[in-house]
Amino acid sequence: MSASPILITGGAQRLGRHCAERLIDEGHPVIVSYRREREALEALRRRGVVTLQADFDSQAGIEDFLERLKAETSSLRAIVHNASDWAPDVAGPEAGDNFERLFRVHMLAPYLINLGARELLEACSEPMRDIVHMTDFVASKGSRKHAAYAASKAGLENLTLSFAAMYAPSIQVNAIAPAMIMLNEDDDEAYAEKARAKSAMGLIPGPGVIHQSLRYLLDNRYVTGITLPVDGGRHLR
Ligand SMILES: NC(=O)C1=CN([C@@H]2O[C@H](COP(=O)(O)OP(=O)(O)OC[C@H]3O[C@@H](n4cnc5c(N)ncnc54)[C@H](OP(=O)(O)O)[C@@H]3O)[C@@H](O)[C@H]2O)C=CC1
Ligand SMILES: Nc1nc2c(c(=O)[nH]1)N=C([C@H](O)[C@@H](O)CO)CN2
Repeated sequence: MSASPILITGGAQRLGRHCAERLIDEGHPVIVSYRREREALEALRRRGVVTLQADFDSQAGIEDFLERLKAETSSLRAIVHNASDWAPDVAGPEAGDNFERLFRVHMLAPYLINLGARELLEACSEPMRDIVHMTDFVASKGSRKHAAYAASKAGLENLTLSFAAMYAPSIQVNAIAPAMIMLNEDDDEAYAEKARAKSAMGLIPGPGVIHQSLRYLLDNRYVTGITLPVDGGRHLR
């Protein structure tokens, strides 16, 4: 019986892509969702990753993705809800649209996909099945400039508790709450210095620590309903 694939949403770049590549190295079949085509997807396809286009900005887009996912596979070993938009708050008439869009990508998409893909996880013949929500340290702290983003991640963190209770014991549901893991292209050294100083560990670790955390959750059959902080001790500063 061939292994069931692991779905990573937003897996075309950065943390999601890194985890997809590591999971392929570890022998898992992988499906990634992406919004925009790019060269990195060709590299993933050459390694056998199945790529499905998805735009979670609308409920219709989420439901369309779910239908194409069900047409692609009859089972799933795990779902990693990684797709995310780190959009800052906007002032004026766009504020509400921005909030609603972040609610859709960070809460509605995981909610509808968890409900709609439950049958795929239950069909997995392997001993363990997992859902992992990528949240954020700021879900527990708030953010002056990303209040809508932080609130939507807090909602995703709460969905972890509900789905863990609903889906036990056959499916484990957990979250990973990173702080600064990797810089963005336009971040300069001054920004990096400030970012490093925010955590007790004083470093920007790169995506390997997220793969390690995902590996821990995938391999542990006695952990569900938790949020695993991966933040270098941000809460200690
Ligand atoms: N990087 C970090 O330091 C931190 C990351 N995190 C969390 O970890 C996860 C991974 O972070 P990172 O790799 O930086 O994420 P990215 O910012 O690179 O986003 C990942 C992917 O999400 C996709 N995406 C964004 N909006 C939508 C949408 N509306 N519909 C479908 N796909 C969408 C993008 O697709 P496309 O590019 O094709 O448009 C993008 O490739 C995220 O959930 C993030 O919030 C939390 C704290 C720190
Ligand atoms: N979808 C994303 N979410 C977040 C990102 C990102 O690049 N994409 N980056 C961060 C920052 O690293 C932040 O943790 C710095 O304090 C947060 N979320």
